[in-house]
Amino acid sequence: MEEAVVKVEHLSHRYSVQWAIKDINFEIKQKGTLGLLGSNGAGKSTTMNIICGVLNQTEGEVYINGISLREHPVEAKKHIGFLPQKPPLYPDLTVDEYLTHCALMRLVDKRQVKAAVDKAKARCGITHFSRRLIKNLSGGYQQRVGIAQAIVHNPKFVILDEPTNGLDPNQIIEVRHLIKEIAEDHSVMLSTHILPEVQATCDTIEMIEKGRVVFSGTIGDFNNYMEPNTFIVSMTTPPSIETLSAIPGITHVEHITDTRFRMRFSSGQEITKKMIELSVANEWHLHEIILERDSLDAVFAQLSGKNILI
Ligand SMILES: Nc1ncnc2c1ncn2[C@@H]1O[C@H](COP(=O)(O)OP(=O)(O)OP(=O)(O)O)[C@@H](O)[C@H]1O
Repeated sequence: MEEAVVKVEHLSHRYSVQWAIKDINFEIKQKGTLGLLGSNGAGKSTTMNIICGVLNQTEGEVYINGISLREHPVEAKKHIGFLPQKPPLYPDLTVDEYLTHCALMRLVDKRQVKAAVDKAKARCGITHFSRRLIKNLSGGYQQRVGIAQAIVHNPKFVILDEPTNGLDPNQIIEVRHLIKEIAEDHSVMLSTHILPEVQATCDTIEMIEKGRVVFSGTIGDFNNYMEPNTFIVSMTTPPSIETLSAIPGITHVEHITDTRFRMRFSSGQEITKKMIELSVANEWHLHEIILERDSLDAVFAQLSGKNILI
């Protein structure tokens, strides 16, 4: 079976008396991107800081490439690349000077440093800016340099904290594209509270709220988390809105046009079958019926609203 690059087991942390995270468990496989999703204060930074070895957990274990981060931090950290929310850039260094410094800090063999820097620059599309001072790069390119420092030592696992924060829409698209490319040969974890970010870049989601995992699964699972609870129906000769509202199981009906309605139902999808039968029996001439699913935002809001006491 494929060995997980990261294993998080029963991870809990309290800063003083209050638990910031409680019993977090997940694994990250060799390739692909896991999104750590949650609203502000959910516990994302605490989780990431522990996984990066910046913060010592109160309870639980983290294994990077099978190595316990608690027992062998230096060895485990060799496999981690980290882009914090504010990239640790030196604006007065050129891209080459900075990445060379990072490679040496990351214990890359001196003879391999140039090749490692060249590879990271090529991967992040910044080779043509090798001799440019970092302060003279745009925000998007500075972020690329930040990502390059996170992969310069070719770690198995790359952590990106809110990687598109503060970028303009074009830069966001470019950086998301870059993250997808990096995930082709590294396992990536990114933290965000932005749903489209997760949709655009991640394969799986761990959503935490008030320190606990409230959802764990693929993007598809997340999309399907909420059962549809409304449908849109079009009929050539519809009955009155009162007749539609009186159908058992229907809780609300609204007009979209004279012949098109949005109908909310309480439970079960048998209701669409019933609508079709009623239409045939009463000659409403139903010609379209579409189940509607709540948006991702609604799923997020529902999961965030989970009342978890710790
Ligand atoms: N150093 C600290 N001392 C005490 N409490 C803290 C500390 N850091 C975080 N917390 C608390 O722990 C909880 C989780 O915070 P954390 O920063 O991990 O959340 P987050 O999901 O990263 O939020 P954000 O997106 O706002 O950074 C919050 O209630 C926060 O107030």
